[in-house]
Amino acid sequence: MKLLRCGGRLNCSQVKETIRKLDEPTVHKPLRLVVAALILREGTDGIEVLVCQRKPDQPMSLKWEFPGGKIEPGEGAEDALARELDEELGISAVIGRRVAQIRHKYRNGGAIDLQFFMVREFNGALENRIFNDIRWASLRSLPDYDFLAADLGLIRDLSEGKLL
Ligand SMILES: Nc1nc2c([nH]c(=O)n2[C@H]2C[C@H](O)[C@@H](COP(=O)(O)OP(=O)(O)OP(=O)(O)O)O2)c(=O)[nH]1
Repeated sequence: MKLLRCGGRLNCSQVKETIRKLDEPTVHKPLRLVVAALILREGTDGIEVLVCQRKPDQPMSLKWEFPGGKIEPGEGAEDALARELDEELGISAVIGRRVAQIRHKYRNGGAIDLQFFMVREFNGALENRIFNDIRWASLRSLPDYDFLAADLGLIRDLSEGKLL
């Protein structure tokens, strides 16, 4: 172990403080890998995207998000998203290109890595299986929805026509 001498750049109390901080247990929540879909269609007011509202009894209740969820161990991102879209909306989706990747730290200390993929084609009739509500929203109307914090940069870019 390297000895820290009080005559150097740190004084004795600073050294003690450093050691105390190193001794404190830090709680590390694992990074959650999440995938979500921008399901697009041509609407009367330009391109529309499917937005979904979380249930009242879920964490971050009634916030809006894009359909998707966590990648399971050993699963690829596209496969995970296809599985989630089948579970949540009953569709068999063709997963297109990845349009954004965002790292976000929520205030509870949990960090997520979010990847967004475009979906322009799917088979099956859309069915709301888990959400409070689902809606087709025009890109310019997206800022009117109360989205999860991690999504806000993407919402701004989409609504300003910067991404699609
Ligand atoms: N599906 C989706 N999740 C998002 C978005 N933005 C965002 O921060 N998330 C977060 C919310 C959740 O913490 C996590 C997705 O996890 P999940 O869908 O499997 O499960 P969950 O909401 O019940 O969340 P959790 O309590 O299990 O962490 O990613 C988004 O646009 N779509």
